[in-house]
Amino acid sequence: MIEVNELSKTYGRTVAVDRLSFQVKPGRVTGFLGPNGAGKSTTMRLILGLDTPDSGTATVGGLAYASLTDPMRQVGCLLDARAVHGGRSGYHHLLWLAQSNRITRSRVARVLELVGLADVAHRPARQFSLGMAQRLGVAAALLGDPAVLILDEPANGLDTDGIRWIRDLMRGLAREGRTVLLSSHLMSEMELTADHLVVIGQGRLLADAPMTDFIEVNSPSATLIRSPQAAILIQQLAQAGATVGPGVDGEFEIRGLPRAEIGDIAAAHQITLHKLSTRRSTLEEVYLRMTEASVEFRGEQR
Ligand SMILES: Nc1ncnc2c1ncn2[C@@H]1O[C@H](COP(=O)(O)OP(=O)(O)OP(=O)(O)O)[C@@H](O)[C@H]1O
Repeated sequence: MIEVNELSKTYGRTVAVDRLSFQVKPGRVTGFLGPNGAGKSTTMRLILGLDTPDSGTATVGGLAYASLTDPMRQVGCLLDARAVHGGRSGYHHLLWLAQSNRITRSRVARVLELVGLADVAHRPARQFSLGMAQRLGVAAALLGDPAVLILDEPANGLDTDGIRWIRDLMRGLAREGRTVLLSSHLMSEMELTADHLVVIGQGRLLADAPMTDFIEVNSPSATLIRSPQAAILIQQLAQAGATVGPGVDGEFEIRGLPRAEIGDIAAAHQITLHKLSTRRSTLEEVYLRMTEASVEFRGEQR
């Protein structure tokens, strides 16, 4: 488990992380979200002992990273896929990491297979595309077969197949009981990958909740209806306490009544329904609304 407790970090006048507390539990993928500059990478660096907090603590399995006796076997991380010596091959990059951590050559071969780089492992890393570099970074994170994984934007630069691969890999690692902390700006992908979310803005915690609760609590689902007798139905639904709003293509969006009850009311009044379906908000919709106030860099709106 990763525990972040009242963690703060300031660079000059920039408050990067501000009294941040959360836990990352084993057996699930925890998505770490926040707009550009929110403090995600800083938090990850603080957890990994690559920077010193002004106050607060970050521990892995109850210990500060610097106190871990065998860090590569306990925590795997990917912070910057390009942080590889360009003249060194993928294989040799992993080999020196392995040898300096008493990890076998066969494990190097295994992780290269796992990330799909076995055939190109002897090419110099400078010839690697961003997607290949990301795969190499994931291989390095997995080298010590660690129980905890911390990955900053691992899907960055991956093609469609690669994105799906990383999703399956992360979910599989969590299923094995590992602790997986993952940042990404790809909301649709995060929605498919993460079980739990930690959302930050301007260094502060905005949300710490299971994915389904995060979406449902922040934007309760609505029911979409379409009916040739919409006017009568809407009247009945309003009387039953529903809020009715317009939808697209002659549909109406109903809130405040469960879907089954809407169906029952229609049936009770012999109203024909051509559509009765639940409309859930997407993670992207809820996330954008929640982080609106903490977005630092904004392009022109068209
Ligand atoms: N080494 C540093 N020196 C000075 N300022 C820094 C340093 N590292 C981060 N910052 C600042 O701290 C804030 C948080 O940055 P951080 O990289 O942690 O955000 P992030 O959420 O990872 O953003 P992104 O999504 O763009 O990667 C930013 O304002 C950034 O400019």
